[in-house]
Amino acid sequence: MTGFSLNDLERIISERARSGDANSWTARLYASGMERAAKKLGEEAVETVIAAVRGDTGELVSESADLLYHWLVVLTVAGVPLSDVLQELQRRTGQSGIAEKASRNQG
Ligand SMILES: N=c1c2ncn([C@@H]3O[C@H](COP(=O)(O)OP(=O)(O)OP(=O)(O)O)[C@@H](O)[C@H]3O)c2ncn1[C@@H]1O[C@H](COP(=O)(O)O)[C@@H](O)[C@H]1O
Repeated sequence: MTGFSLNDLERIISERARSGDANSWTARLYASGMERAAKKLGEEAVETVIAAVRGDTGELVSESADLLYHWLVVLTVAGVPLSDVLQELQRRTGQSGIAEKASRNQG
């Protein structure tokens, strides 16, 4: 169990992206723009899929971390806060609750 959250990572990315630090991967990726950031996200998604299909759980953890990091970089480049995505997920939870009730009533 860890107290580290995606909110923490979003804050780190936001700070590093605007740091202008030449040694920062985040700053360099942010400066290179959406096309490059989105390409990296796609690569990490494919690498995560390969690890999952191979059943390599160690690699799956590592690639999932890369995937979530690059996904948050893409959100940052797009100017979309993580909270917007979490709100959408929360909205869907409410909707699925309604859908479940409807299907129970039909059954
Ligand atoms: N979580 C990450 C993280 N995950 C992956 N990466 C970097 O993502 C890069 C891409 O991984 P690849 O294996 O595809 O790398 P590559 O082959 O060197 O890249 P390409 O040549 O293919 O473009 C690597 O350089 C990794 O270090 C990350 N870089 C940073 N973070 C977080 O961001 C913080 C700030 O990092 P800096 O911006 O580097 O200071 C760190 O403390 C971490 O919390």
